[in-house]
Amino acid sequence: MSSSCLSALETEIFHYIDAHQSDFIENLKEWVAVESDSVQPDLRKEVIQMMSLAAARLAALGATVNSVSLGSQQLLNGQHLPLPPVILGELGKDPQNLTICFYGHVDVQPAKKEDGWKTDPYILTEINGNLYGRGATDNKGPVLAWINAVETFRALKIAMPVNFKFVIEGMEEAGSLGLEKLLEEEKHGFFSDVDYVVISDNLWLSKKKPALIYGTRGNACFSVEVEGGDKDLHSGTFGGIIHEPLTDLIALLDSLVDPTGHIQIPGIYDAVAALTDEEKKLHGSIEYDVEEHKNNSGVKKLLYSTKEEILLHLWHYPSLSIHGIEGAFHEPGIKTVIPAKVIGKFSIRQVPNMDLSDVKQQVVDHLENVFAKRNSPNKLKVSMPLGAKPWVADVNDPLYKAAKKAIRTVFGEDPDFIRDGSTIPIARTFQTITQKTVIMIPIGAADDGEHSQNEKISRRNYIEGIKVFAAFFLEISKLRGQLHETSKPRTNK
Ligand SMILES: NCCCC(=O)N[C@@H](Cc1c[nH]cn1)C(=O)O
Ligand SMILES: [Zn+2]
Ligand SMILES: [Zn+2]
Repeated sequence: MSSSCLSALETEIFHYIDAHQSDFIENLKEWVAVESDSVQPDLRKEVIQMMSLAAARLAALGATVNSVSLGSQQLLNGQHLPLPPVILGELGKDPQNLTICFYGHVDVQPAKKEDGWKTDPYILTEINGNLYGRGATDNKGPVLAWINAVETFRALKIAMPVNFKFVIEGMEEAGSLGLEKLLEEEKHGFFSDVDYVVISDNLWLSKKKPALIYGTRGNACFSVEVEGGDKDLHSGTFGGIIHEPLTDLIALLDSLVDPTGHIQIPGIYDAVAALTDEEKKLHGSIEYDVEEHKNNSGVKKLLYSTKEEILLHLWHYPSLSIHGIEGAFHEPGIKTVIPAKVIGKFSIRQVPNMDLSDVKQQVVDHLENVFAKRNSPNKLKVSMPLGAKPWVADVNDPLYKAAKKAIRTVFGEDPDFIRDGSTIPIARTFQTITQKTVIMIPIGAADDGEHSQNEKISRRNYIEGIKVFAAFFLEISKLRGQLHETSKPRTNK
């Protein structure tokens, strides 16, 4: 954006951010250096250390920091492992200001150099304008970008335009254990005066065009267990004379989805919300390169070829994916065994207005019907160990207008309004608990490679992301007065 379109305040703030790029990158380097992998139990100490670093950073801003202990988790082997605390931070309590709550996580997915990284995943390394390192985009970079934006106001001695609350966790990559319960307990405490919730834990849909996210799909994860006798059997001695559990399971899994991706479970599409005219309009203007997305996937052909079909199937229709089979022989070589018990894992990404308990019932009824037709004496058990609901916000809420304006101020163009086909289960929880609008403001680009080898955030996205957040605070401060009639979340079913 040309500097003549900026206010004097924005100019001063952006100048400070540009001048302190090296400090901001150094902050990220320190955070990336901590192997805060929440998935591997033997790295739990590092996650806890990372939580202390984040707490110290917020305290240095002048925030009140409460590191809430969540006790411990019990692993499958019976071992108890301490859970990292959740940070509830607060900065500013001016009754004239609106209060924005920022959620982020500082744990990361596992990463090892030998997985195929070009650089050490825990040494932030800049190559051609990209900052490579585990957590650079998911989610240490965006969390620090938000903190650095707040820090800029403090350093320049500019009055804080909003009150801040922070929820920072260290178990997101391992299912956010204990977080939902804590949020519920704090409904009338910490969250009682929150006006808006901001999450920055996703990516743009393109490499260059900024985006705002107003919806995510939910996810219903299923286990389907088929059990025969009490031990594995020799296929020479028993093959041909018994009903094999794995054969039953494969038939069950095969009945779920057809080769066109259509889910075969009766009734599953009944409640799917029709696409609105507003959503059709939003899709039309989105910058999305089908070829690039296909290339990113590494497959030769997608199920759909147009942008419109792909966006519908990623955001507005449910999808069913089969993830694996526990108990099946999967190593290289030959093993002529008939496994006694196998457990299939699949999940259904649901969309508004699908009801989780209806989905569960439809899945159970369908699998029991298919199984009954096989006349198998084996035992069938279906369960849904995880059910996260979809989340959708109202793009006409002033919060979205404020974020759009901030993006235009920094990037000189309007963002695309997009959804995310994956799930951030806690977004829906924040919306339900606060009864306020939630927004996702991603700062990373489509090719950042979250969860993958060579994860990165570009220097540009990181630094301009700090500016977007700073500009957003100023826009939010302009909403004072008009908020209380308007901040109502869209009703999610
Ligand atoms: N772009 C943000 C993605 C965050 C993410 O990967 N979320 C997981 C959460 C989940 C859902 N079901 C089980 N875990 C996801 O798979 O969508
Ligand atoms: Zn994340
Ligand atoms: Zn992640």
